[in-house]
Order: sequence, then C-alpha cells, then structure tokens
Amino acid sequence: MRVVVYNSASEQVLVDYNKDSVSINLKQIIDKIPPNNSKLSYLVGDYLVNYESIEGIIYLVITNKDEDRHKAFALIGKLQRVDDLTESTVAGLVDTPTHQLQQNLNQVKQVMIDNVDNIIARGDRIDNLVDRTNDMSSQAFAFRKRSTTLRRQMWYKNKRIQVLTGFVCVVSQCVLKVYSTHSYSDHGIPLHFLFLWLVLVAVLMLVLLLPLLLLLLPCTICMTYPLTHSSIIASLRSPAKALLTTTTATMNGITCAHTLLYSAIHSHSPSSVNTGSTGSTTAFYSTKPSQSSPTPTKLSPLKLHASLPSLSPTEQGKRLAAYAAVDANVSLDSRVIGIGSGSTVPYVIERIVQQGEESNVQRVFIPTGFQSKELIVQNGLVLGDVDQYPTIDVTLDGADEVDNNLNAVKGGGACHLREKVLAEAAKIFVIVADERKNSKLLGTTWTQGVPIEVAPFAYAKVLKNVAKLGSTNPALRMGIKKAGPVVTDNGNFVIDAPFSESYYRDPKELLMRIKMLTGVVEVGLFCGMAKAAYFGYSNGSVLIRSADGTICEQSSTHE
Ligand SMILES: O=C(CO)[C@H](O)[C@H](O)COP(=O)(O)O
Repeated sequence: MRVVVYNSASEQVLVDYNKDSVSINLKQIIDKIPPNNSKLSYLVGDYLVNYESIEGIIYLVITNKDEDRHKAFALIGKLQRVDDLTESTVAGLVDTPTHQLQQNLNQVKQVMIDNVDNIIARGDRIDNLVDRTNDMSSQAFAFRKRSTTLRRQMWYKNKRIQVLTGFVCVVSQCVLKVYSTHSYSDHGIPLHFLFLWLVLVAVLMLVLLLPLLLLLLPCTICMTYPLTHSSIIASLRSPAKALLTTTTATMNGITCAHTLLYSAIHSHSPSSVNTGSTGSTTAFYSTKPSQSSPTPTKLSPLKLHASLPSLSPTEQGKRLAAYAAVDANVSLDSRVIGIGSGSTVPYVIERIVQQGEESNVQRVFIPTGFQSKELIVQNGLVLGDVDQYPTIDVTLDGADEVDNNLNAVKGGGACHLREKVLAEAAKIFVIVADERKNSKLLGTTWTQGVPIEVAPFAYAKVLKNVAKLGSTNPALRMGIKKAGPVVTDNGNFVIDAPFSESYYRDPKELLMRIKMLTGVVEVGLFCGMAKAAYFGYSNGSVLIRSADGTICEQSSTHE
C-alpha cells in the first residue's frame, strides 16, 4: 500500500509513504484529478487508486486491485484528522496493531483454507484407494470361490473314477477267484453270469478309457504329419496323467493297460523331419519328453576336410556345430542368409565359403553387427541389409545358453537387437554353439544375466525397474579397454540382469515383462524362435535339438 498526500496549490508531495511498494506514474494520476473537491477509486493496471481531494490537498491510497476500497477511504479519513502529517505518522496509522492483527489473521485464514483443501484432496485419493482395494478384495474372493468349486469338482470326479475302478477290480478279482478255485458245479453259478460280468467290466473300462483313446488320435496324425512332438505331449500329458494316477491304484491288469497307453502316447512314433533346405529328409524318431533321458537318432557322419587345422576342444565343438548346421540348412536355394555374431559364427562363414564360389555368387549375406559385416566383406561375400531383404532364407547365429525347449539367452556380444530382427525375419533360424551352451534351464551356465539393450538416457530407470521385477544385482555392462559403458552397434547401453531359477522356468513371461519396461530396446531372450540348435562336442560329435522335440546325433569323419 502506498500513501501519498499532495498539495496541489504548491504542487508539492507532502508525504509519500511506502513509495517502493507500488510502482506507478504518480504525476499522471495527480494530473488527472480535477481541481474541485472529489472522491473516487479507479483501476490503474494491477492497482486500485483511491483518492479524495479536499481544498487543494489530495489524499491518495494506492493498493492492490483486490484490496477493499472502504479500508482505503477509512485510512484517508484518518489522514485528514492528523495535523502534522509525516511518513512516520502515516506509518503509525497504516501499521496499527489492529491492522497487523488483521493481516496476521488473514494469513492464518489462508493457511487454514489451503490445509482444508489439501485434506479434501487427500481424502479423495484415500477414497479412490479404498474403492480399488474393495474391488480387488471382491475379485480375489470371487476367484477363491471359483477355484474352490473347481477343486471340489475335480476331486469328486477323481474319486468317482477311483471308486468305480476299485469296485470293478475287487468284484472282478472275487469272481475270478471263485471260478479259478472252485468248479462251476460246486457253486452252481451259471457260466453266462461270468460272461455278463466280464462284458460289464469291458464296458466300464471303455467308458473310463474313452477319453484316453480319443487323445490317442493326435498321435496317429503325428505319424502321418510331422506335427511338433512337444505340443502333442503338452496337450496329452495332463489328462492322460490324471487318468493314469487314478487307475494305477487299482489292479495290475488295468495298470498294465494304462502303461501301454501311456507309452503309446510318448513312444517313438516315426515321423519325417526335413533337416534343412537341402531338401534331404532324414527319418527321425520322436524321442521322449526332455525329463527322461532321450536316445538321439544317429545321422550320417559329418565330413570334414583332412587338411583342416586342429583346434582346442571348445573351438572344435564350435566348428562342428557350425559345419553341421550349414550342411543341413544352407542349400543352393538359400539366397539371402543372415549371419549372427560371436566366436562360433566365423566357422559358419568358413563352411559356407567351402560350398564354393558358384553357390555364393548368387547369395546376399545380412550381418547382425560390425563383426559379422567384417566377416562377410573379408570373405568376399555380397553384403546386404535387412531393410533391403526383410525376408531371409536362413539365419545362423550363436547363443550364450540354450534350454531344452530351444529358448536361448543371447547378447553376450551386445548384438541381440539386430540378431533378433534377423532371427525373426528368417524362414529358418538355427543356433550354433559348443557343448557348454546346452542347458536344461536358462541361467544355469550363463549366470551374468539377461542382456537388455536400453536407451542410454533411460538406463538408471531401467536398472531400478528390473530390480523391482526381481533381478538380483542388475548392472550396466562396462567396456573392457574402454572407460565407461559398452555401447552397442545401435548406440545404446546394455544392462545384464540376473534372475533366480524360478524366473527362467517361463522365459517367455520374463521376456514380456522386461520388454514392457519403458526405455528397454530389446531383450536377449529368444523364445520359440529357433528351428534347431546344433551343439558341437569335443568328442567330435554334434547334438541336434529340434523345435519339434527330436534329438539327433551326428559324428564326424575326416575325408
Ligand atoms: O548373442 C551373441 C552376441 O550378441 C552371441 O551369439 C553369443 O554371445 C554367443 O557367442 P559365442 O559364439 O562367442 O559363444
């Protein structure tokens, strides 16, 4: 608030209190005030100018535009009653204890209003939370109820089958015992009663086993068409197992029948699998599911040039895997070939080059990074890129670890973004690796974690979020012989996120959860992508695990 007292006769400012608080052109205001007695309030910008002109003396009280004008005129009234007007007397009038008290009260009032607003807003949020919690708890309750009902139904179903089967067994055994230990005439039980009973048993068994028999149908189809073994097993396992569990507790004969059926489901049904685009079709036998020890089918030996330099056992394994994979999957028809990254891939190129210039002159090779690009160029092969060739005939790549279901961890060389693009673009994607990479479960031998390519500015956030997902000690991958982090061929950073065993039991779920994190560019989990994985062993053999569940073994000979 600025207070001015002006003598228009002598054109003198008598008092200008609190001058700096209001910046306004005083002269312009005074010039506009008429010479006669007057009283008015008007707005000048953000200020409210209140004045009263009495007998040539002008009293001006300039306040913020929101201030009450009555207060200003009350002050002007007080000013008129003071004989000796100076800045200090004006100050005394303006800052009276009541005035200060009023100001303090206004402040307290404002703080209280703000607090009440905050409490109301917080109350809203708490209400929302309470609503959401209520929703969740009612959903959980409904879910629990549904699962209890389902469990009960399953239990009754199982019990019914068990009781029925048990009853049939007991009566059958009694009947058989009676007929085997006593002669027909002793008991006088007519023979057709035994016959009727046996028919009844047969019907009951048929009813019990019908679902199982129906499930056998896909197996028959499997013998005609090369369906994936694992998918059939998956569809059969649970119902077959349920029926088996209930009936095993009964009599030997029935158990035997079930065992026969069980082995029929899982048994070696001959199927035909194309081992590569060479067109050569090898007769395979589907092996049992991975938990039982499979007996691999033997393939004809891999032929190596006698002049090849001898290598360390691991390098020998890499070479064998690469050679076997190329022989089976890279044919004359393979015109666009994806080349992966890592230390196994040079052997892939080596074998491709051995196929001869006539074959390679017609081909284009797509690299997954700097290393593979160099390899392609150095070997005089034609270089292409995936944007020119979005469909690739076959991509061959290494891996850091591969599980029984051909899920792989990749990205040890930080190339997994391009590697995944090329794997996905390929009609056939095969993995080549030495024996160390062959694992039952991911995370067993490759313990440094899932490689995650991230946008550099988001790395700290992703680190926090993968830890929240359950990763133990995720870390930014640092360069060796370079200060700072590893930078990928795409200009990104890499995080290595280790997870405990349970996460690797469902790598696809893990992949999806990591991929959903903002800032993640690509995840080094390749799930359900490979058609086959070739593992080279130091003993000179190659183990070939195919996506359809077949396992083959190939030895090697030097020509
Ligand atoms: O994923 C990779 C690079 O990102 C490699 O294929 C993987 O690291 C395997 O390398 P190597 O053949 O040297 O064991």
